[in-house]
Amino acid sequence: MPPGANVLIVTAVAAERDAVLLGLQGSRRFHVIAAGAGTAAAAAGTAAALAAGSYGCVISAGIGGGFPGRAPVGSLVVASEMLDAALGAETPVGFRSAAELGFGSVSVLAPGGTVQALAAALAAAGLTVSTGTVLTVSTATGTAGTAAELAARHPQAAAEAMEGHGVAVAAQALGIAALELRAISNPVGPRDRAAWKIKEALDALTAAAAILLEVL
Ligand SMILES: O=C(O)c1cccc(C(=O)CC[C@H]2O[C@@H](n3cnc4c(=O)[nH]cnc43)[C@H](O)[C@@H]2O)c1
Repeated sequence: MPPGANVLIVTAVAAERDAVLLGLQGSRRFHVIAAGAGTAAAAAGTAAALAAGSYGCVISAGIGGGFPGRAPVGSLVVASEMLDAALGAETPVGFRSAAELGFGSVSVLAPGGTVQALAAALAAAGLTVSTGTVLTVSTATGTAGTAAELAARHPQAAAEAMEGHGVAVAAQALGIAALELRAISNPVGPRDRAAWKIKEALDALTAAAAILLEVL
């Protein structure tokens, strides 16, 4: 990313946007939008914002589910890859991705150097952070069976959310680097919405946004 370039941050909901803005402390180089939940809203919102401004980097940011043993609740995940885990087809031998079936790409890689630099800076600030694939799903995982299936299909997966791949595809279309940053509010597994630690995750997102100012 060119030094001093503007950065677009795309969240799903207003609470995530406000948590990020709090950490950015009024920096004018970072623009934050809440584009809505899901890949379609994320991609459309990102494309519209990119068409209206000049940016060196786009970040999909928000809360997310963490795979047990990879990303605990309250920790942060910096995506090495934004992967649409839902795009494909059921076949007699199980799910096959659009890439495996030859009708599309399901993955966008994040720039490795920036991923490592951001993860190192977050860790240096005392935050718990991991890197790995962040899956983009259309249906939040709600059973142990689906969690196990996803983990087996994507051994590098650290987290899941609903927007990253859409944001990344919109950025990629314009040749702009994309990142995804998730603060973990819940484990990927049996649904227990009442147990989601949303405040802890939003606080972690605010702390991480302050570090973005140093790294990007
Ligand atoms: O209710 C609230 O106060 C509140 C505050 C901030 C965010 C929310 C959301 O519900 C955000 C929805 C957003 O979260 C992502 N997400 C979080 N956990 C998961 C998950 O386990 N699987 C998939 N997605 C998850 C997702 O990106 C949603 O768009 C509520």
